[in-house]
Amino acid sequence: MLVLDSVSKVFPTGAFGRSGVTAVRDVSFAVRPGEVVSLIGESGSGKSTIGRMVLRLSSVTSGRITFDGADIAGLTRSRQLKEYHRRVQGVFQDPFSSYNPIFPADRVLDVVRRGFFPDVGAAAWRERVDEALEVVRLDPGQVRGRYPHQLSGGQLQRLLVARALLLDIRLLVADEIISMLDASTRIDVLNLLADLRARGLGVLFVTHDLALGNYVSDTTVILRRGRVVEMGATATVYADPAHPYTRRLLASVPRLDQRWADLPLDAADTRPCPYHARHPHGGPALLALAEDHHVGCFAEGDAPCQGADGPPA
Ligand SMILES: Nc1ncnc2c1ncn2[C@@H]1O[C@H](COP(=O)(O)OP(=O)(O)OP(=O)(O)O)[C@@H](O)[C@H]1O
Repeated sequence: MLVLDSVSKVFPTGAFGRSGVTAVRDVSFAVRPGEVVSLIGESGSGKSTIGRMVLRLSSVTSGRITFDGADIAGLTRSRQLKEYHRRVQGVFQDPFSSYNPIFPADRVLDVVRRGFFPDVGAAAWRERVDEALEVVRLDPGQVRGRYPHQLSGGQLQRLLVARALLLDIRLLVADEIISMLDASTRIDVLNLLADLRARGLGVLFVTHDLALGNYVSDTTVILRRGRVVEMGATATVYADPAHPYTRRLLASVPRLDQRWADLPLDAADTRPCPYHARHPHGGPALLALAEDHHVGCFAEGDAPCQGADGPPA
């Protein structure tokens, strides 16, 4: 369904855009129908930039993003883009910023009707809306005509997902969608994602939270400074992390049975890169450790690879 093939993004900076920030480097992965792929990395690792490129809110500098085989960079006419957004939608971190406080929150659903289904009659539309609200477990009576400040963050997020469902979407980009919610509403929204997956939707779940990624996703992509350092089946990556950065991230997740003073101060792994002879540093390809487990070079950023077994092949 969605395929990223060696995608990079450089933001021009400086006078006349002569220099640039490379936010995403040679990133390749896929999202299949009914699959939740989590994109995990620290702040600034390029997660949101990837989500924005998939949503066509930001252009790709090099590489290709295809949806059902078609390069989304080729969607230049507004009609083509509108069709794409019928299938691919995003929900973001701050639900309040998606609403205009002077209008009732369910106006976001009317906007879908006006923009995409002007020929659907009022009664039929109401039925569709009720169905979508039921899927996201919202009581129509509790949200109809209510203003954003009268609804909780979780209700507003679910309303945004209902809006996406009205469009018959096939891929949802969920960018930190629960990080502003309290613990009890978080689980509701997470369970909603599980429902969507069961309905065959693909989800690109952007998060910096490993525990969440483990909870919701089938596939995990670990990003560091714009580059994929490890990816694979979530169960494999979490049980048997191969890259020192992934291990460091996993070691830093707070655990209920540990207090902060018990945590190791430095979980850094300084082993030489065992893969570097097989994985030329800087190359876009990851090394396949197994069919569902890939790892990148241990070298950090643009530093030369400190391989144990001679220069890169
Ligand atoms: N419009 C822009 N112009 C210049 N640089 C940008 C722009 N947007 C993002 N960047 C840079 O690209 C890099 C990746 O940013 P991005 O927002 O994708 O990271 P992130 O992993 O989503 O971080 P966070 O979790 O903090 O949102 C950062 O170094 C950021 O400063």
